[in-house]
Amino acid sequence: MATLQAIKYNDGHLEILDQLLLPESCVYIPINNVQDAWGAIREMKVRGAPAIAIVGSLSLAVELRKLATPETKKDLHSLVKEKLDYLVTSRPTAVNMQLAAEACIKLSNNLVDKDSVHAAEAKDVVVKHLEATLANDIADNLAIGEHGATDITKKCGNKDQLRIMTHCNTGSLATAGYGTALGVIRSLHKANLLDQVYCTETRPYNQGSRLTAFELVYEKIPATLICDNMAAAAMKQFKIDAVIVGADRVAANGDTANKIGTYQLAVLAKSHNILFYVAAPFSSIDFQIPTGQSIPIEERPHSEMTHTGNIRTAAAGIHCWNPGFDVTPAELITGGIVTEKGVFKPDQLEQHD
Ligand SMILES: CSC[C@H]1O[C@H](OP(=O)(O)O)[C@H](O)[C@@H]1O
Repeated sequence: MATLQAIKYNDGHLEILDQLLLPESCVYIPINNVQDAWGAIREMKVRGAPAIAIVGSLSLAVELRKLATPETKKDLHSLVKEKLDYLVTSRPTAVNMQLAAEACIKLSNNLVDKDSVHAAEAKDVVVKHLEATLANDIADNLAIGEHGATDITKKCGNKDQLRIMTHCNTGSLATAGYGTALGVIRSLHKANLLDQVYCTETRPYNQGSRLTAFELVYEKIPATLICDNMAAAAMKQFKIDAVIVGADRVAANGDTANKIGTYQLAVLAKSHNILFYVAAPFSSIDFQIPTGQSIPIEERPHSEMTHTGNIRTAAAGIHCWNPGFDVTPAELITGGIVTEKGVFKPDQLEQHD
């Protein structure tokens, strides 16, 4: 069965599913340039660490394909760097856009020094590199799904009806397709090893109730929606076997920044002796920072807390604190970090980079 597509890209034409309108309506909007992408990412019309990097990268490919070839490769490199540096400012916590930008800027710079490559050819090489992000992410997610399903099944004593809790949205609406943590859940379901998914609402943007529940219902994967404050009771009542979440930025030691509320799920999982997994491609791992202390945490508008749509639900004048993410220390990630290369203990990541 086809899964929902957050991103549609074909031959220089880019559209995204406006996730602010889900689940009520599915509306695709065009992304014609880097500026459009920056705005859509900032407003969270598209969100999810991998999806942010993919939409950003593809928006530059769209621009470059329409652009007359720059005079020199130095001109091309300056333009590529300027556009990618701008895209990185759209949201601070997820590292994927930063790493994608660094890789593309390095490629463009290397081409400047290659005398055998002229400006038009260099532009084509850069465009193909940017366009490859889509297929690369899907391949990563399929591998994450298989590695994660195998590891959870093994560590849960080869139980064949697993109960999994997940947080936020890490599926086809956060990636190029299939998903990371939700990709593992899809793989368990495909192997008939899944009894039930318990997905949290994930206030205040409600990625869980609006997006993850939408994906799971769409694919008829057995799931139960719970409020965030029900997590501890659900772990006890339903004897959850494992919790699996995504990541926006994993530090070199395995500390992981993810949607706000992840840290408390990890603490609760520990106290209920439940395995806690993070699922993330290496494109979400920042080896340039040693621990989670250095991860910038985005503060989102207070209106996301005080209003539902245009309807005020919190007292006017109340002060708010609305961090979009929190950091789960590596020692609480007891199941491991599920990547496209395998499942690793948090302190094993660097040796597999
Ligand atoms: C596939 S990882 C998605 C990751 O991104 C989400 O954050 P946001 O919806 O604010 O972009 C959340 O942290 C997910 O785990």
